[in-house]
Amino acid sequence: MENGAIAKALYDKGWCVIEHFISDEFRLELLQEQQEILAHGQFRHAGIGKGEGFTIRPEIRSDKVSWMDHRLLTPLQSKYWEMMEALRVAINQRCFLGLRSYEAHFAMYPPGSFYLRHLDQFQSVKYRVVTAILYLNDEWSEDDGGALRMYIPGDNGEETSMDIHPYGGQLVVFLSGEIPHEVLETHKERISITGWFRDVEY
Ligand SMILES: O=C(O)CCC(=O)C(=O)O
Ligand SMILES: [Fe+2]
Repeated sequence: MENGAIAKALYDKGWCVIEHFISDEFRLELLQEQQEILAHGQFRHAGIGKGEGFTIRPEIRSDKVSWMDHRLLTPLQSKYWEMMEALRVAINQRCFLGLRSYEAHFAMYPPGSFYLRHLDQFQSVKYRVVTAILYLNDEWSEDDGGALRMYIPGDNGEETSMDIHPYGGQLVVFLSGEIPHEVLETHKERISITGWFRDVEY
């Protein structure tokens, strides 16, 4: 799927799933790098909120994350960052969302972990406009749990839920302020890069 088609889907329905967004070779390289960072103890318990509102709440989310620093990217991270930059430009052309920057972290959900229903725009973080999640998992089956459950708002005020399994190489894009979602309990280590396009500069 081309970036233009992703932007169109986002404009038309607010979300989009893209299988094989990256090659399997690139996925494996990113996964390996993520596992090296993990082995060096550079993952932290993820929290919620921003600034003084930041708290670690394992009863709400129990993944671990490692933020990427846009000034200190590895060559592999730069390559992915550039893909996201191209997607950002395509989304702006179609959707006029005024996306100006991108932030991202590696995430690791150990077996038994989850992230309860939430919106990616919280009170103090209104600048996240579009969420883009890339899964890096080697093999995944529905029995492994860990689905991303999206709640799609309908015209009649009702919502329909949709489960996306975190297949390696797959990208999920959605409007951060409009699609509530959760990560169901995973039974296997679940690995991803979660990023947000923002309407503010770095
Ligand atoms: O990994 C996923 O599928 C979703 C993660 C998520 O919702 C988040 O980090 O805000
Ligand atoms: Fe989220």
